[in-house]
Amino acid sequence: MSIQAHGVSWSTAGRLIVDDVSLSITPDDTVGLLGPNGSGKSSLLRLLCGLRRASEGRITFDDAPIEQLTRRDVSRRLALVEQNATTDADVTVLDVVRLGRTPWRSMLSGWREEDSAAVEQALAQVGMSTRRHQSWHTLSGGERQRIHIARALAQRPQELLLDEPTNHLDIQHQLDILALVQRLPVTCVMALHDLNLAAMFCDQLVLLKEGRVAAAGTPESVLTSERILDVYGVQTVIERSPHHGGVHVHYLPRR
Ligand SMILES: Nc1ncnc2c1ncn2[C@@H]1O[C@H](COP(=O)(O)OP(=O)(O)OP(=O)(O)O)[C@@H](O)[C@H]1O
Repeated sequence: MSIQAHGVSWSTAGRLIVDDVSLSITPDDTVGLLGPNGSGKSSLLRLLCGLRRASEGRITFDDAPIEQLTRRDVSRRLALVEQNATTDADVTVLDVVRLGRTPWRSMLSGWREEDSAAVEQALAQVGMSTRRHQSWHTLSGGERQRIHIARALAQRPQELLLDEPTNHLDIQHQLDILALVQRLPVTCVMALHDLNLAAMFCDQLVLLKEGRVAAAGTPESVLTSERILDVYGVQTVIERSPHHGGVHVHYLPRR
């Protein structure tokens, strides 16, 4: 297994936010983390990458406890794209994407050919090669999101954690980014709100409710009408799409 959480809980300010979560992420799988606002998706992502320490339970990478890995080990294998990450510095697109190479550089090594190749490939993967010299502050919200993803891809991680990567993106770019993530030979865990996009692009889903895992498994097994009613309080009809063959959720208006 790539990343595993074993009975992980996290509390803050006297509140239990992540409650006894166990997960096993298979290498190269694309895993969607679903759940209502405040259900603990971002908190769990931060626990999985070691930015937060679990109050109980443990996180392992290839069976090694995360505490046994150095910060550099973790940053070489894992990239995180958080929601609304921003910077006040006066930087260009290229400066931001080049930051993705930081874990691979040392005090002694200069900028290498392979660093440039990784940056160029990442810019091309998100369709932003022509914007390399644009100032970060002048980018739109969706363009910033794509550059953050490029920064993570330039890192060439084994594991990619994305917190709502389709936020701010128009539908074409949502589809492009999710298709890219699905194609990449990396393990990906991403928090998503759109159940239909999650079903289309994820191998596995983990549905959180109040910090606990309400269901985990294939999109077909997780996305049932009963469960969506229980977790989101929304009436739905679930069908297999005649167009892409995956699960499709129809939302019914409240009566
Ligand atoms: N540092 C903190 N201090 C206090 N409360 C926190 C802290 N971090 C998270 N929380 C609370 O924990 C709960 C879960 O937050 P989290 O951001 O993990 O949810 P989420 O599922 O990612 O939500 P959303 O879909 O709205 O992004 C929320 O009620 C939030 O207010």
